[in-house]
Amino acid sequence: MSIKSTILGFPRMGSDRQLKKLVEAFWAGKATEQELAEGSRALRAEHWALQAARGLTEVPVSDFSYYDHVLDAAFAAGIVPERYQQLDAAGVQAYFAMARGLQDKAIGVDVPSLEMKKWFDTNYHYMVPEIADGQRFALSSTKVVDEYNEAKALGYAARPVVLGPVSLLALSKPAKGASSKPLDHLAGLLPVYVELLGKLAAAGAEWVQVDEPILALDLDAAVYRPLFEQAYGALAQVAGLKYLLTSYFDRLGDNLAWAAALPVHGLHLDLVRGGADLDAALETIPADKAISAGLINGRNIWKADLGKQLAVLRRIVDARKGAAPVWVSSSCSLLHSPHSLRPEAGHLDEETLGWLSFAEEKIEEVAVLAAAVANPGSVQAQLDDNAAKAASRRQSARITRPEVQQRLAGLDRSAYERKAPFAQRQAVQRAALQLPLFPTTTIGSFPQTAEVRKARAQFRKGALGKDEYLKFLDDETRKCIEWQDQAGLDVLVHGEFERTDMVEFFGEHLEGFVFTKKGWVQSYGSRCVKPPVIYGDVSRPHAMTVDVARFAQSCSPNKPVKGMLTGPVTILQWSFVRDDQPRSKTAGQIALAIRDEVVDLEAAGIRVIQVDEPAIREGLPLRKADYAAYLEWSVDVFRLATTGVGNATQIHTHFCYSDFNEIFTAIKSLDADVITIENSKSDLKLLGALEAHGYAAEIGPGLYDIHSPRVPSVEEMAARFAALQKYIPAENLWANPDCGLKTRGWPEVRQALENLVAVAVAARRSAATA
Ligand code: MET
Ligand SMILES: [Zn+2]
Repeated sequence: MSIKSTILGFPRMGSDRQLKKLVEAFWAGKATEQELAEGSRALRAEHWALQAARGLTEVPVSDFSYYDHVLDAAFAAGIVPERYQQLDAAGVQAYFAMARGLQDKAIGVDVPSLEMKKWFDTNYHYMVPEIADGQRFALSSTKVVDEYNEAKALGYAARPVVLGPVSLLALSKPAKGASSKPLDHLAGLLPVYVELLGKLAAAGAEWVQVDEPILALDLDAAVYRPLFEQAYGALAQVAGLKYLLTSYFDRLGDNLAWAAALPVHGLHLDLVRGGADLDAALETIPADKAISAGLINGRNIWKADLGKQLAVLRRIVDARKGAAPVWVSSSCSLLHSPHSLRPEAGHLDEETLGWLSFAEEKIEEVAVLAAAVANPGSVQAQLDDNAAKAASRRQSARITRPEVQQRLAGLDRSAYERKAPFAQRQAVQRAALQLPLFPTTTIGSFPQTAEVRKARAQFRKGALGKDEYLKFLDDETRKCIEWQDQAGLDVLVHGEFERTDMVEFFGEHLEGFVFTKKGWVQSYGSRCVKPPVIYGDVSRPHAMTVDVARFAQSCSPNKPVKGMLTGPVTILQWSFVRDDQPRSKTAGQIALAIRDEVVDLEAAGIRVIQVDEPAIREGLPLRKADYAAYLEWSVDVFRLATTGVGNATQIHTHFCYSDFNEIFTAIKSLDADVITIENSKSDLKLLGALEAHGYAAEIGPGLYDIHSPRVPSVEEMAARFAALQKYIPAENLWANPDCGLKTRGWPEVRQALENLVAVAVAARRSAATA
């Protein structure tokens, strides 16, 4: 029997982040549009070649993107908001302006980017399209067709990937002032899809993968079923194409029954996260429809248990009795996996290497599974090797630390409580800290300049000695603190120059983590992160930030400097986490390590300590039925990390990247003294939550977006600040940016923060005269 082997998508960046370098060179004016296009084409060709070489019988195309696939889909459908229309609307300038904003005095353009949002519960971010009343749609890009032709010309069996029309609209938001909802516009959008798919059919495509990831969410069938029927009814009119309808990241659940009846030719099942669907799927999916079995986890880095997955695959194959094709695939796109394990040989030890599988290796796993069914016995050696590696991991003595397990198990409730309620703490902290009304602060990081990166790289290579490097960091910190002091900021930060990344830094100091050399995954646009791998019980062998914090505070005799830590949920969420114990338990172990650090910082004289939890929202399960359990343990571990201090120590936390309204109640129960929270990009959506739920502690909603190089004016931030004062009592309101400043340059940071201080100073003045 022949069985197709494929994946839903491949990482875009390249083995050495070539795409990042290309795109950034283009932005900097150092590469032409032509060079960007050519470099990208070469990268795609390389990626298809390696997929074919490792045994895939069909490769996905148009999973590639310069920036983001949702932006691509919107752009292709002509969903370009008014403010970008002054640019060449079909060109790359408008595309990148939507992605990252554009401030160019020479051409008189100053436009912010689209809003950025987490892609489901991953650490990838997409750009949120805006749909206006009377929105017009027009096929504006042939990217999908071009890339299909490219792959076809190279001789690959290629399957174009498009974001489905219902998900595209469901992931969009109404343009400012619009009274219609994006989904109201489905009928207008569908002709664009029909036209595009017609072109694909004409180019010779057979199967098209239509991603409708919203099918993994709780959907009201009365609303969504008709929309899907309308959409796929229209797509079915395109002669000659077959559609593989995909969703991933969770079970289809209730949506399965009607999704299986849509006029498509195959359904993809995420059998890693949605395995609960399988029985129902085998009963419900009509016998003439293909099943794409997502058996290899696209989101984690552990080797698959091939024996177990093979049993699942055999069950599907047997149940289908050869009526319709069964494919072996990844659970979701491999966008969320690092590229290849090859650079790790010689970097990671042999034992650990044997436990891991990145995108290239996952492709081999897919191919092995397919071969094991198509040609039993042909891959016995690979299956045996897989089983041996799994056994090595189960038995390794490096994984378990009994003292950590016991400490976590032995805690009582007092380990999760501050010593007094907020109101009492606030009074003590006010007396101790003596901050002005509307205190100003930043979120932690300052520009990671070329100089900072160079010094770090040289230190890592051994070209710069440890003492010299530490001296360099001290100098940067001192300059940064002096600048903040002069600029009139009230609560200072050390700038985080010693950190590449807010999770990596802590992982490097903790036991139970390993680091890859090139295990990059795309976070947004050209930005990649290299998540640590948590393989064993976590513990803190020594203090991690105390020296730096003590030094930083010594540079600022009069103003408090914040100790800066990353919270347990975020460390968990932005790492590749072991899959052999519940995530909550791993998070509890990290919380204990952070708790010890918080207590040590306090003992070193640090009076304000920020524990960042930007990822707390993204960890929320996709299905509402699973929310409560997650929120309970994630609030618990944050409290475990932060409640070891006395009442005078002010605990801050910080959130960004998401809409927090849904979890606002949980945020309140974190019991932090101050929260700083991203706000400026989502048009003060936060205010709705404040109005609905109230907020008794101190809060600093971000006054400007830090993802874009544009400098916010005093007027712009003052207007936001004034709006906030209607909802937050003046004595609880802070002024700060949306997030850390490490991706920005100093010139824009200086101007933006001076403007921000001016806003707070003016507000203090008006409060004094009111
Ligand atoms: C993504 S949240 C970042 C918080 C961190 N303290 C910083 O300022 O960079
Ligand atoms: Zn942030």
